[in-house]
Amino acid sequence: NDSILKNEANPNNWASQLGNYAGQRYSPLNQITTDNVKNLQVAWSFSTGVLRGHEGGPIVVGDVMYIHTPFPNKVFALDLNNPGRVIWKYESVQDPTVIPVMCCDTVNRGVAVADGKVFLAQADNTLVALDAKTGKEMWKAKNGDHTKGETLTAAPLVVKDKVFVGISGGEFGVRGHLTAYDTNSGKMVWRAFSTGPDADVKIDPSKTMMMGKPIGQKDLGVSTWPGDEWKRGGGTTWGWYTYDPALNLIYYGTGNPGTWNPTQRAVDKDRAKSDNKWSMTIFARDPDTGEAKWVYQKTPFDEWDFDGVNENILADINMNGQQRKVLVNFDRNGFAYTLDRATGELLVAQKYDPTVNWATDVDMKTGRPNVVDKYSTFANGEDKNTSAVCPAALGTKDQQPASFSPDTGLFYVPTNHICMDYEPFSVSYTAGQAYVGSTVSMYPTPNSHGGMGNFIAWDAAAGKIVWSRPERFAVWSGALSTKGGVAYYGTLEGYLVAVDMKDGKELWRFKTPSGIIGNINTYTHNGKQYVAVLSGVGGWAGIGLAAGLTQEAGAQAWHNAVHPGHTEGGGVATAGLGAVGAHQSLGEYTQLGGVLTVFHIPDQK
Ligand SMILES: O=C(O)c1cc(C(=O)O)c2c(n1)C(=O)C(=O)c1cc(C(=O)O)[nH]c1-2
Repeated sequence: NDSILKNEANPNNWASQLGNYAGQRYSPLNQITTDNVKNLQVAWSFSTGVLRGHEGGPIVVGDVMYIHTPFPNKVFALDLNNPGRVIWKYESVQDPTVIPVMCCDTVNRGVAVADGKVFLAQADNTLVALDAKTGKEMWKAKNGDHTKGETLTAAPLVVKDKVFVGISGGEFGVRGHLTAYDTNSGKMVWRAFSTGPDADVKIDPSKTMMMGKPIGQKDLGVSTWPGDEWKRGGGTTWGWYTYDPALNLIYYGTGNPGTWNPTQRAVDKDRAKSDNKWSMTIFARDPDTGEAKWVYQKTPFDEWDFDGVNENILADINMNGQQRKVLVNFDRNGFAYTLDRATGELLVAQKYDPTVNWATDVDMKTGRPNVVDKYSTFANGEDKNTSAVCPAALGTKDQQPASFSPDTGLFYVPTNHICMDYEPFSVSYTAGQAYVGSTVSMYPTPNSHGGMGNFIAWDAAAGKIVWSRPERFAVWSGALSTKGGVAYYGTLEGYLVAVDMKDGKELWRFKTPSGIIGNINTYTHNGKQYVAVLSGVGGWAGIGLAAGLTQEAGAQAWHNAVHPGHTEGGGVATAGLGAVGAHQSLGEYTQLGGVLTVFHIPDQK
């Protein structure tokens, strides 16, 4: 889209949620440096008036900043010339019965701004285009039905004259898809499903590439499932989308296959026959037609809820003396993948947390993980209770987007160090009800370096951690790297932290009003650099506070609702699909509340 390309070429803006189409979350601004970042102070702040988890971040185009909130998905256009003055406010009316079918808090990962419009994907499946000047609705499209468990949390992506949205509901047996709408009219242009026949998935087995050659076999999106389980097959698309204008390809990943109980998704005792395609898959598609150019499935036959939706960062890096156009993905399953983004060829797959134990490695010929039987939750065709699987379902990294700096050639990655016990059980499908089929409890990784989170620098050519800093809780905020040599991330306690990109040394930290699960952004206004972040604890990691699940009674009620008819294993340890137990002490450090905080270095008097 020309307006996005123009906005992102000007470093004074923060043009899109991930900073640019490549998803790098890097800024060439360099007024704030490793030397002066210690002088950073609050310039202004703004309360959104909404509690619960604030993901995503502000967009800045020219003199206007756009921010959004979790349900009911308010949008504010704020005047940077009169900081915090509300130019317009959009507030939708949504059916609150959408809230109980949102798995992981009522989050929203932000708006897209293009062609004088602001695009918002509302929780209730409404995609709306607003006039960027006035906030008036221009058109609305309906992308799903929350009575079937479908919701929206992802930030839309605009490419040329199309806006792309995914779908959430992998915990409700939703069948995932990515859908393109016309930016001018809101009319659907194409929809590509994540499971089912090739025609629905927009795969041509004679052309779509997998591991360097055409897929060959037909309709794997059907034959790798028992019966018609693919219709409840998950593979939802609630993560981030990136785009390479030169290759004309969009990239995104699909989530967990249907129920978390693997046995119900098995066609055979042999797990290798039940890939549950195309869940857990990176897709490269032509944005004009939706056709899949290549695919790569990271976790065939998932047994742990390692959704494969994390951002695919596009970077040009040096590999063995050669510049290569790669795509780098830090998957929930604990492996970081480097692929050729034109062909989908797998170049590197290495653990980005050494405590990851469910697989020893990835076979570079087949692209498949070598699963360790002990940590499998499926044995001889049956459910198996398994303990001490690392990472937990929260993943080594979840939705919190990483950053790539072209200056250092390194990736800066917010991560989790949490393990789990996993007890699968049979569950029957009812539209609109949870289809989870597993009781999970999570806890800090044993023998870890200290905390449940880690902020790391990663070399994607070598597949190695360069440096690493522990944090008390999962690092659930998106990272930012800058030309000034400073990288930023937020913590669940609410600290905004600035570190030296060279060695990870802490240079500055500030306690914002609530836990940070938003993404740090930077921009220039009137020639001066600012750093901006949304606080507001929540998301899956903070679901205990966000949904009031930290007390025994609330936690038990949650268990009864999510696991109907399954009485075992309720209470705080397993509430919030296991996340509450791990983060039980979070309330000692922070409480709910959505606030934007903007920082600067005050002028010398
Ligand atoms: O399967 C799905 O459709 C789905 C949706 C979402 C979501 O939309 O937020 C999450 C997840 N799964 C999920 O597995 C997960 O770990 C998760 C974390 C978060 C968050 O915002 O903190 N959302 C989601």
